[in-house]
Amino acid sequence: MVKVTVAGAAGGIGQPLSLLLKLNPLVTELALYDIVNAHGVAADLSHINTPAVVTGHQPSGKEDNSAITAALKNTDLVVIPAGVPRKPGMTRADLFNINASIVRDLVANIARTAPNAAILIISNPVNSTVPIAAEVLKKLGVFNPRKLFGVTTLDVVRAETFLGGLLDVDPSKLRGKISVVGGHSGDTIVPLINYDSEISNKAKSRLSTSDYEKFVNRVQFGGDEVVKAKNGAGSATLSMALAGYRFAENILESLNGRNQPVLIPDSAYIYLPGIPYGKIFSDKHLNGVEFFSVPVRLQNGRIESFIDPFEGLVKTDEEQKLIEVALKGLTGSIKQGTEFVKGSKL
Ligand SMILES: NC(=O)C1=CN([C@@H]2O[C@H](COP(=O)(O)OP(=O)(O)OC[C@H]3O[C@@H](n4cnc5c(N)ncnc54)[C@H](O)[C@@H]3O)[C@@H](O)[C@H]2O)C=CC1
Ligand SMILES: O=C([O-])CC(=O)C(=O)O
Repeated sequence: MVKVTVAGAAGGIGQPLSLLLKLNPLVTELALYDIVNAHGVAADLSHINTPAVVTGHQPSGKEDNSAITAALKNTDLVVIPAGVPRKPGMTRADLFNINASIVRDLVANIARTAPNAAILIISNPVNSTVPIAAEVLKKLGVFNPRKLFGVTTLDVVRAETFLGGLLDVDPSKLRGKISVVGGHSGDTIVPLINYDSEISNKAKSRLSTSDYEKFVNRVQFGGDEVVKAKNGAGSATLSMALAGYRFAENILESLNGRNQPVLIPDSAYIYLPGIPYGKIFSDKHLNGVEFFSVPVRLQNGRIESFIDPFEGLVKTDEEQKLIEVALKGLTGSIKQGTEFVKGSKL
């Protein structure tokens, strides 16, 4: 029996993500929560002939907590794509003012109703919303760092797609053979493409320095590409639904006792001090940064361990420099999230 809750289920990401979750036979209950149209989306998906029972939950007003409580009760996994997306000219950080309190309040409800659930945060700015979630869980005394994940899988999906195009290989075959670490915005996003010798040699023979730099830049600013193309109608939704589902599926498979199918698993933005980790990364590089996206090995819906990027994934000086830039960029965003909760009443 696995219950999954989607908070923000009626949105651009929430709807296709909920569809994909409904198709997964491991899900027995799918609870859809949103402040609008939750019942409509639930009724629609409930007609699909798969085992998951779909329920819709929408509050009747600001003070009504019964809908979120019912959506979260006995849930194993909560996926959060609730919040506003970017418009052209905005950075992800510009979303902080609205999304910070949405994530804070949703996570406070999770802490009270489903403290053992795994939590996947999609809402931007991920670099700050995950520290917000961690701080809320800490304040309410139920923080389990092994169960809190910032969803950065879209960066991995983009890296696979863009590199596949450049190297003329099927991008789906790159899964596990390249990775993305760091954060989820601009130069905090760091693709690592040199640990698999076959891919690395191919990239070295096919890509000029400028091709490589353009590839890195496209992965780092892939989100802007979509925001620009949608021209005011939001940001990535369909590719994000796929990416969010891919990570949720990793969790579901691990709950079912199955291992991830690749040697280097997908990354997620996590609270590093909560999990025993590689000495090289901690001693030489982190410099006080506590949240970073790294490949995570999952077991029973939680992080069993993570892969220290400096133990075999980072292979070139360029990649090492990109990580240093990412670490600098993350410090302020993490602090902003943490401070926000310190000043909040829960
Ligand atoms: N982590 C990542 O890689 C990515 C993150 N995103 C982020 O995901 C978020 C959602 O994006 P879209 O689905 O395109 O936006 P959207 O506006 O289409 O959908 C958001 C949904 O959240 C709901 N919502 C708002 N406040 C809520 C609350 N308090 N409780 C429950 N639901 C609430 C809205 O009613 C709406 O249905 C944005 O913050 C966006 O920046 C988008 C793409 C990639
Ligand atoms: O760019 C945005 O605002 C949405 C996002 O996080 C992405 O597409 O990577």
